[in-house]
Amino acid sequence: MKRIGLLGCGAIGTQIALAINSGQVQAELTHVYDYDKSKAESLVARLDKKPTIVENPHLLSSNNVDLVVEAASQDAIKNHALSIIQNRKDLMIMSVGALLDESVFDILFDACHEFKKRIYLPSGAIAGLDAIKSVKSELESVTLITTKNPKALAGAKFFETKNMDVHSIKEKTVIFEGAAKEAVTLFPANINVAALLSLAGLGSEKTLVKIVADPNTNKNTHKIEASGIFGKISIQVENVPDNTNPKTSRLAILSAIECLHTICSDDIKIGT
Ligand SMILES: NC(=O)C1=CN([C@@H]2O[C@H](COP(=O)(O)OP(=O)(O)OC[C@H]3O[C@@H](n4cnc5c(N)ncnc54)[C@H](O)[C@@H]3O)[C@@H](O)[C@H]2O)C=CC1
Ligand SMILES: O=C([O-])CC(=O)C(=O)O
Repeated sequence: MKRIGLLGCGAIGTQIALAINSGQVQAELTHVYDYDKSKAESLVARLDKKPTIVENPHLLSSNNVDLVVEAASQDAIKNHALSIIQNRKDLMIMSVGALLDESVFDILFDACHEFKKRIYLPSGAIAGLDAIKSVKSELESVTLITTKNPKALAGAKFFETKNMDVHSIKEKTVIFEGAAKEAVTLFPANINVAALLSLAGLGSEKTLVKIVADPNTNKNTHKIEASGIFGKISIQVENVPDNTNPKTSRLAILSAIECLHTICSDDIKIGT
C-alpha cells in the first residue's frame, strides 16, 4: 500500500485525507504538514488512523513516503516541489499555476527524469483535458471562460493591482481578459485550471482566459472553447463550490481523490 504525505490541510487536503481514512482510496496517510498547524491538528482529529504532523515541509519527503500530495498553494510548489522529487518521492500537484513559470516547470521536468519520479496533475475543476491533449497538434485556439461569485474571487492579487473592490461588483462583469500565464499570477487561488489547460494544449501565452464576476451565481462555471483542424470542442462545467472554501469547486476535490485512487490501485485505467 502506498504511503502518502499531505502538504496542505485545507478544503482539498481534508477531503483527500478523509477518502483515505474511509478506504475509498487504498493508501496510508502517514505524514501531514500545513504552515497553519491548527489546520493539520483539526484534520488529524477527524481521522481514525492518525498521521504524524511534521514540523516543516522537508520532513514530509525525507520520511518514508511514496507520494506527496500538494494541496496548499503555488508558493508551496515553488519552494518545496524540487526537494520532494530530489528525495525520490512522486508528487501530485493541485496548485498547477506554479508550473506556468518556465523555470519551475523545466527544473521539475528535468528532476523527474533524473530521479525517475512522476508528477501527477489531476484534471481538477474542469472536464475535457483528455480531448485537448489528444487534439494538441491540431489546435488553433483555446479560450477558458470562468465565472465565479465575487466572494469566491476576493483576496486575489488582481484587485490590489487594479485598486478595485470586489464587493462593489453588483452585476455580471468581465474583470479580466488575457493570457493564462498572467491569469494564474493575478488569481493564484482561482484559476489553476487555466494552467492545466495550457499544459495540455497551446501553452500559457496562447491559452486565453476570461474571468467573469457574477454576484447572482452560486456556481464556479468553467467553459472551454477550443477549435482547430480537428473541429471544435465546447465544454462547460457548473461546479458547486466547496462549503469551506468557495474558491474551490467540489469537482476539483473529487478529481484529486479519483487521481489518487488511480495512482494507488492496480486495476483497469479508464480514459487517456
Ligand atoms: N487544479 C485545480 O483544478 C484546482 C486547484 N486548486 C488549488 O489547490 C490548492 C489547495 O486548494 P484548497 O484546499 O481549496 O485551499 P485551502 O485554502 O482551503 O487550503 C490550503 C491549505 O494549505 C495551507 N498552505 C498554504 N500555503 C502553504 C505552504 N506554502 N506551506 C504549507 N501549507 C500551506 C493553508 O494554510 C491551508 O490550510 C490551492 O492552491 C488552490 O488554488 C483549487 C481548486 C482547483
Ligand atoms: O475550483 C475551481 O473552480 C477552480 C480553481 O479554484 C482553480 O483552478 O484554482
